[in-house]
Amino acid sequence: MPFILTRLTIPDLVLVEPKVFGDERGFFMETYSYRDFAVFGIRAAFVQDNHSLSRGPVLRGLHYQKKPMAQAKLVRCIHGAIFDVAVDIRRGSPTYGKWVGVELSAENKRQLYLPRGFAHGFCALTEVVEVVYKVDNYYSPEHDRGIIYNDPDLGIVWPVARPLLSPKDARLPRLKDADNSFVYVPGEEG
Ligand SMILES: Cc1cn([C@H]2C[C@H](O)[C@@H](COP(=O)(O)OP(=O)(O)O[C@H]3O[C@@H](C)C(=O)[C@@H](O)[C@H]3O)O2)c(=O)[nH]c1=O
Repeated sequence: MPFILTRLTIPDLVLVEPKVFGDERGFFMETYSYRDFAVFGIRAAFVQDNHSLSRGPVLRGLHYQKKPMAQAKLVRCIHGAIFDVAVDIRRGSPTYGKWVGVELSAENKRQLYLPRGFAHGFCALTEVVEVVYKVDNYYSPEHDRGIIYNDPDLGIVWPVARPLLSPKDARLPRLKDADNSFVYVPGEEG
């Protein structure tokens, strides 16, 4: 198994730690394998890969696409380091409104998997960060929604005091006012 997969305090969130093969040339690692993730119950059919670069104390999020264009995501940081956050926004979930934050970096090579029904965001921990992530549904601006990063009902402890936000992200609503129709179904993703 080329990965160690670990369920987090919200068990639908999975930390992915690769097996890294280092040699005199550098290293090799697998970053995703449908077969090995499926053994763990992750059967997201990824259809799009994204890559963003952020300069300065940037915070992107918290984002999700509403149904029927919801997206599971597999996120990693290939330059610098980020604090990556997932928030459970599935109504009726035992962990509704709860969040998990993990540090993902080019150095630790960790990835975070989040199923549909979670809002996602990250802030930069280094001057320049590059983040790549797989998604299991295509981008749809009409379904693009979000929640304000500092919603007091979420209480996310971000490691940056005054983050740089896009104008769109600065105007996002709180979870209680968000356009969100995700419903928790035990044993089902998204
Ligand atoms: C997300 C996305 C954006 N775009 C375009 C739209 C816009 O002109 C430009 C920048 O878009 P945004 O400001 O939404 O980019 P960004 O703030 O980086 O949005 C991303 O944030 C992280 C936290 C996520 O989880 C992603 O799913 C996505 O929402 O890129 C695409 O063409 N395809 C895409 O899949």
